[in-house]
Amino acid sequence: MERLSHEAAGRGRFITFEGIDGAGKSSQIDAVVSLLRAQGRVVEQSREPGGTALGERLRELLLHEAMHLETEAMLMFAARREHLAARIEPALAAGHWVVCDRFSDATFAYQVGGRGLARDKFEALEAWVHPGLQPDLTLLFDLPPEIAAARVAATGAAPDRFEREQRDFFERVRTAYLERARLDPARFCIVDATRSPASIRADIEDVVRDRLQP
Ligand SMILES: Nc1ncnc2c1ncn2[C@@H]1O[C@H](COP(=O)(O)OP(=O)(O)OP(=O)(O)O)[C@@H](O)[C@H]1O
Ligand SMILES: Cc1cn([C@H]2C[C@H](O)[C@@H](COP(=O)(O)O)O2)c(=O)[nH]c1=O
Repeated sequence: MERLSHEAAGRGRFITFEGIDGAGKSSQIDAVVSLLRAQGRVVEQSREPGGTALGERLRELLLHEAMHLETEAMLMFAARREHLAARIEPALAAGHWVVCDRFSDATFAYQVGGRGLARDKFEALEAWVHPGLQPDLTLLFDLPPEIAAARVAATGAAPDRFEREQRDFFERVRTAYLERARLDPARFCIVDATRSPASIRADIEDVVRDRLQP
């Protein structure tokens, strides 16, 4: 209870999970959320694109409809704007923690790195939609695209527009993620996602404890 009143007096923490499709993020997010809740935190769990009713409708379009690259980038940020206004900013202001599956690093990796969106256009959108706001901690699940692709194929689910991309696309996305992490080492933690789920879980619980506890 002492911890909750401390957070109610201040801003919450914002944790994001990133990585190429099939990296294993989603499998670990529930565990981190459960850990934080067990510690008495109030936690909002969400995802991008999505997280609001409108954002989920945009997600359907983004994952399944062919579109121009710049339309894709702007729709990612439109969904994000709604998500920030409706959920992320109010939660952080109330002292709650937000744990989100992807945020703007994904736009840098997929649209800039993967598809070739001009960096200045990405930077303009980022500065417009969330000036001065970045996650407190970003866990980047890093692994070779061929391992990730085998995991996605093994699920047997129909692949979406991004999951149907070829290996060279995911090589570029991975390289862009690693570049973004190099630019902000205080925020990023690179997780070796080739390891077993149990070993990854133990590591990320340590990182959350060490980097974000008051
Ligand atoms: N460490 C791991 N080792 C082996 N398989 C894993 C590991 N982590 C997750 N998987 C399996 O790989 C598949 C993809 O995992 P998951 O959905 O968590 O990835 P993701 O990063 O969230 O992918 P996406 O971004 O496409 O949703 C699942 O079938 C999951 O069970
Ligand atoms: C936020 C965001 C996402 N994407 C891509 C990355 C994934 O392929 C899908 C989201 O699905 P998942 O459940 O996380 O696998 O969207 C993107 O290209 N750009 C973005 O900004």
